[in-house]
Amino acid sequence: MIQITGLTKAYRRGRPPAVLDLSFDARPGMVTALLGDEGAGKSTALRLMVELERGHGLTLFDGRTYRRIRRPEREIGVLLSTGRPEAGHPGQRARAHLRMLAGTVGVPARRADDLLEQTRLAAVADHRLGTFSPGMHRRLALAAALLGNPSTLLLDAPTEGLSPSGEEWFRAFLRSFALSGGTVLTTTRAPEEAAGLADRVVTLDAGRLAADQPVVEFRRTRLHPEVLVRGPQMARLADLLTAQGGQVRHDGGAGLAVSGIGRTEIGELAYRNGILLHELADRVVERPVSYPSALPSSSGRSGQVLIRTATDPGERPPAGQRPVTIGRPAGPERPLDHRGLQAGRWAAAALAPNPVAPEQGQGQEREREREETRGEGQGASLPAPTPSAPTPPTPTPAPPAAVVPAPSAPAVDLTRRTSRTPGGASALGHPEARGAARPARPVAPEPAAATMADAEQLAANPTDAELLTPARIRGVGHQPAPVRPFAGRPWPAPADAAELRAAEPAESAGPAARPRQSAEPAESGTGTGTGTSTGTGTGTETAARRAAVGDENGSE
Ligand SMILES: Nc1ncnc2c1ncn2[C@@H]1O[C@H](COP(=O)(O)OP(=O)(O)OP(=O)(O)O)[C@@H](O)[C@H]1O
Repeated sequence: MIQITGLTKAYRRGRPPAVLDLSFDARPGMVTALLGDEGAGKSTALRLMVELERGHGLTLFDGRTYRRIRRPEREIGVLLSTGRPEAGHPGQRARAHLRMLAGTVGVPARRADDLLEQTRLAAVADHRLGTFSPGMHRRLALAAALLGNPSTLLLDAPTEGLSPSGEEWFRAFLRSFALSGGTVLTTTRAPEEAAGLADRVVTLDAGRLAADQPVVEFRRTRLHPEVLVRGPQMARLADLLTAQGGQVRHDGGAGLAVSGIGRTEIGELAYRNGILLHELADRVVERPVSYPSALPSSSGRSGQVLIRTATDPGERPPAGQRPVTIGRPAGPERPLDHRGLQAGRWAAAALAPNPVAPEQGQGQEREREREETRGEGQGASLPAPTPSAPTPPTPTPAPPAAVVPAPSAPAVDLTRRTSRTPGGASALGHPEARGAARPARPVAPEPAAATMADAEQLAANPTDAELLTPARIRGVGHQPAPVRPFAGRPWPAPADAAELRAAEPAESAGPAARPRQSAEPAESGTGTGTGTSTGTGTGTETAARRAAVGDENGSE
């Protein structure tokens, strides 16, 4: 699994960055294509991932940065585009070259011979590299990347120089590599190639993430089939085709690009009207990305960000996860920056209605009412929930009396670190947050569910939105978890905790747990249970919670 978060690289001050806030995932068992025109930033992104380039952002390979991997050549096969086709010294023979590399990787020389077979270079294994074609060099470079038997491949323009049969072989090879559970991230400039190679297509446009789509969606929304026709009488043919309902546009000198009418029909029409054709061929062209629709619906973000839908005081996080509550009191709105937009999209995707969540409908109902209340009572200018997320009908709607006017911005909870974020996520580094004296955990008692409105608030609030960028996200990937609403069992309130314990069968409570029940009020802050590092309560309440968790886990 490769998790790329917020990669950014600017080569020169005052010039547009080569890569800007690029985030996506490449998952195991899948081929992910990074698609972009020349200069879109694909190679730069790959170099940033393997830390050959200095920049911002974070790339994790199965939870570790490249530098942290002890033997990266055994885990990650890297094929970078150097601008030169040669894979080695022109005077060296392919077999000797690969055996030498096998020695540096620490695998037996036999492996080099196997890979020469696999990459269909066995017949030329004893030829000097100076006699190799660009395609052969590329295959040899791929063999070198595979020497350590890696589970992840990072390939920059691997098909450059390959013949059509070489491309076919390469496609089959990548497919089998992914099928065996490997992770592949490959770059390409050709949309058709991306569609043929990949399961997921991430489009880069001038260094930015333009779209992140499953290949089926990519084909449907971005690839446009048309027929290319060439000949000396194209003006006449264009009139005939338009009369038949086709869309026609000029394509170069004597060429027409036709859509809406098939190749066979065009050929027949030309034949019936005595029009000579020099070329008649199907082709696929790329449609420009329609911002921002390609992003939220299909973001490939992994589930590193766990967003809670409620922050009831009695709620506790799932075992082993430590939540960080982000959010800050509503303040003056700021203009969106790119980070805000990006983070907002992620949050929107993560907060989209989840049919699995049982209280989703009621949560949205409450949220809408809460928004109304806020709008009336505080004049806040949060956008209304979008019509794209309709509330499912609920047989027993939540009573209005349950609605509590929100005193501050809704809380979105990221299950990450807590120990260094006593003032909520805004304390993670924003200059304003650092300067402001904030009470600890200002949003902990927030009662309502987070919804699309929260996401939009997040997007409109760069202070919070910045928190989702890599420089501030530490430990991403160490606790992989799918994006899902918080579904932990409510943390019993102090009063309920005693009842809960009383109701528990005697054998379910650990022997060491029972003495704590009586000691609860006196032992403030001494309990340690899984997931208790949030420390949102104080004094007796905290002790009671910790005792309750300790009892449940039987850990004390
Ligand atoms: N070493 C460098 N110094 C300055 N600018 C650079 C450097 N390397 C790349 N760039 C610039 O960064 C941008 C992205 O380049 P990059 O090579 O990453 O694009 P690419 O998508 O890989 O293109 P291609 O498909 O042609 O390989 C380009 O504008 C390029 O000019």
